[in-house]
Amino acid sequence: MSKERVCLIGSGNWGSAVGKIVSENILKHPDIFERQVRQWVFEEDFKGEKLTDVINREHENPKYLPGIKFADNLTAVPDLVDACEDATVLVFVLPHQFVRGVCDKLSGKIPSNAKAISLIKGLEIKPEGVTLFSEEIARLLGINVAALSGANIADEVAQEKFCETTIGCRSQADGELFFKLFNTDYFHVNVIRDYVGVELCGALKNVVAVGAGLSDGLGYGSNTKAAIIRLGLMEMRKFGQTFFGGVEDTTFFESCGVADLITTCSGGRNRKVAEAFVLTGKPIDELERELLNGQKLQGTLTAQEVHQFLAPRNMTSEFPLFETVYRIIYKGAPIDSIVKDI
Ligand SMILES: NC(=O)c1ccc[n+]([C@@H]2O[C@H](COP(=O)([O-])OP(=O)(O)OC[C@H]3O[C@@H](n4cnc5c(N)ncnc54)[C@H](O)[C@@H]3O)[C@@H](O)[C@H]2O)c1
Ligand SMILES: O=P(O)(O)OC[C@H](O)CO
Repeated sequence: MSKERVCLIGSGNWGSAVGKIVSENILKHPDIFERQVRQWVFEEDFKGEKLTDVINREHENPKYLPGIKFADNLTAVPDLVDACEDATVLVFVLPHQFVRGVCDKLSGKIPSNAKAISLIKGLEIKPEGVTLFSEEIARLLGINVAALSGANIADEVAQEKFCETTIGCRSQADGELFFKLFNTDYFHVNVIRDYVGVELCGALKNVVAVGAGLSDGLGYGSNTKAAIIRLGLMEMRKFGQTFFGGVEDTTFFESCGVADLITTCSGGRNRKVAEAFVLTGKPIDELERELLNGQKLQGTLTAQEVHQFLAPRNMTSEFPLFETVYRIIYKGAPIDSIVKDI
């Protein structure tokens, strides 16, 4: 049987933490995986050198995950098509605003026997409809795509602090393969069939995290944040039930559900930047540049996309937390509407 060739598409904060897990796990399964794993890196300058050169010399991504080593079987590749050549397993782990451009470049270049998994936390929302990235990638590339999402702040995972994650996958064989690729003794994978629920949770929790950060900026305490988490969970469930039949309630009890809400509303980037938005009055994109060193926010953009999807359907009032986050960030609504209007 031929071995699986893995390519990681993305090399940010989570992409790098996943690079460590995957490069190490591949060495544990030489019967299943080709030793070498490629990682597509969006090339940039790092202290006068190409970031890919630094990664390949140091076995570390000092821009997005400093201080954490990959196994030496990971190779950073600046050209997307070269990175994916002959790959049979594609791991999509990049900010959701860049996925379409990547898929356009890969269209027609991926063999139909390849399989993919999306670690992206975001939705492809257009006025005419909402699509999961797993389904969008599957449609554009003609391959099966699973989803992975969980309570997984990248820095903590990379430091091997115990956590769980959820893989949603319809194929049992692919689920078993992805389990071997990702599971470790500090990163516990649970595979379920409800990939829709897994992905929806990962995307929508980012909007709730922005709400939690606004509350923190106002100086409200744990009770308020717990209320925002509870209301957010209800809206996530309602969004799934309304627009995607078949999302299972049990999925919200997985790591991708309530656990991710708790961690993202406590220690995530969306929370942090939203808090700074209240405390400084600076625009979100300026704070993103100042506070995140090239990392990308997902929650504010998703709040806007959710609004653009709900508004033409006259349904914004049915999702008051999502809508309030949108109005505060994009429409100058009073910050305290995060408690008054939800
Ligand atoms: N960081 C986390 O803790 C974490 C944990 C779980 C899931 N996620 C999710 O994983 C996904 C990827 O997040 P991340 O933390 O790896 O990324 P990140 O936020 O660190 O984003 C930076 C990455 O985007 C790349 N980039 C910048 N401009 C680009 C362009 N024009 N085209 C393509 N790439 C470009 C950068 O090179 C860099 O690799 C997101 O959906 C995120 O929500 C993140
Ligand atoms: O830092 P955030 O807010 O993008 O959240 C990171 C992860 O998604 C938490 O699981």
